[in-house]
Amino acid sequence: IPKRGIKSSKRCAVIGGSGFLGRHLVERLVDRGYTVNVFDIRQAYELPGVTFHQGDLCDRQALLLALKEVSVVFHCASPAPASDDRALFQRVNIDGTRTVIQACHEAGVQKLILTSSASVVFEGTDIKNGREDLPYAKKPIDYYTETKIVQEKLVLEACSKEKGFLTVAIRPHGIFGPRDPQLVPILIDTARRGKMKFIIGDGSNLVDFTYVENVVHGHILAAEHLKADSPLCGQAYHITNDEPVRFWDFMSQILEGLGYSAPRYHLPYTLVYGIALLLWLMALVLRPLIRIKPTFTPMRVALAGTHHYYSCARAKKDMGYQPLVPLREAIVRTVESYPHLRKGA
Ligand SMILES: NC(=O)C1=CN([C@@H]2O[C@H](COP(=O)(O)OP(=O)(O)OC[C@H]3O[C@@H](n4cnc5c(N)ncnc54)[C@H](O)[C@@H]3O)[C@@H](O)[C@H]2O)C=CC1
Ligand SMILES: CC(C)=CCC[C@@H](C)[C@H]1CC[C@H]2C3=C(CC[C@]12C)[C@@]1(C)CCC(=O)C[C@@H]1CC3
Repeated sequence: IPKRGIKSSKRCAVIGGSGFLGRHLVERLVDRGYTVNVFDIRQAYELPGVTFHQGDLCDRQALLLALKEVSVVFHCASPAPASDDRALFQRVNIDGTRTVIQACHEAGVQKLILTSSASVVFEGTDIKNGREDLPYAKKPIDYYTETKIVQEKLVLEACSKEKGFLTVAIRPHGIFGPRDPQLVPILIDTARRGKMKFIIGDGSNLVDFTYVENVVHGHILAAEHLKADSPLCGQAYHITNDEPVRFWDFMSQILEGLGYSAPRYHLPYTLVYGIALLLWLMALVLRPLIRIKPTFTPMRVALAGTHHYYSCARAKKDMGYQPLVPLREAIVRTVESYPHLRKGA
């Protein structure tokens, strides 16, 4: 029988706690006096006050061990979007999330905070100051996003005040910061291969990039404000830096900060998108013979060439969210954290 109510509200589990966001979240939770169980397929570090449970979130029995005596669960595990593996996304993000919900019920967990994504409403066309009531994308930009949509619906629909199980989804966008394995490494790799010379479109498109510590702050606020009588129950919240920036200015600041030249020449958006689509189709046709991973996928071109920024008014109103680290400072801290990616290093 689940024992709700007698557990410490500061005992939590972070599923995906070895990852980029997960580890920053774990570190902050420990600073705030939480006792943390990390559940992940890999153990990436050790930290006093943190107990590691290595396992696959699709394995309910393994999860149950990590959720014992836990009252709050943060679920921020996912296969990397670049893995491009449909079966894996379905298994982990959809079937696995069902298993997480079931295990939470069995273990008597009171709150589940899901890391979703603002991209669940993005279809590759402009979004300006988008609010959470935008409809889910009918044509998501990739299979990863398609499974993030189903995952978010599953978690929000599981919210039940009657059962004493409360859920909320955090939708970050473009997370960056120290130890990020994606944004800065992909950017620098592209520059080192001499492919960062062109700006797609006129370069005026605004995008949200969110410093990892602000994303963590949003998760912890959500957990601490999630109560049966609060408006957070079963809701999604955008968490961004609340400072939309030109996509190409942001990329240029990171590039120049690490000693590389910023892109200067413009290419028409439709031309680049068309080429990316063609390359993607060729890769699909050739897949049985050879596996090609193009840098310029239609999804990446859409991310680089359209407006997509989101309002966090709901998070400000319902949980008092304000970004802790402004964008300028966040970029400085990020650049300083990658000395090994500096030009010539
Ligand atoms: N990085 C970004 O810009 C954004 C990320 N998100 C979401 O934030 C969350 C965290 O992302 P990141 O930290 O960037 O990713 P990450 O790849 O660094 O971390 C994900 C973690 O999940 C673990 N994991 C994967 N499959 C698992 C399984 N079957 N069982 C247990 N653990 C498993 C991995 O080992 C890894 O440690 C994800 O849900 C992602 O969809 C949302 C919006 C933007
Ligand atoms: C805003 C947002 C959702 C960012 C998520 C991270 C990645 C999707 C980006 C990180 C580096 C970006 C990048 C490109 C596309 C989007 C990223 C992969 C390009 C491939 C776009 C086309 C180019 O000219 C090169 C870019 C390199 C960096």
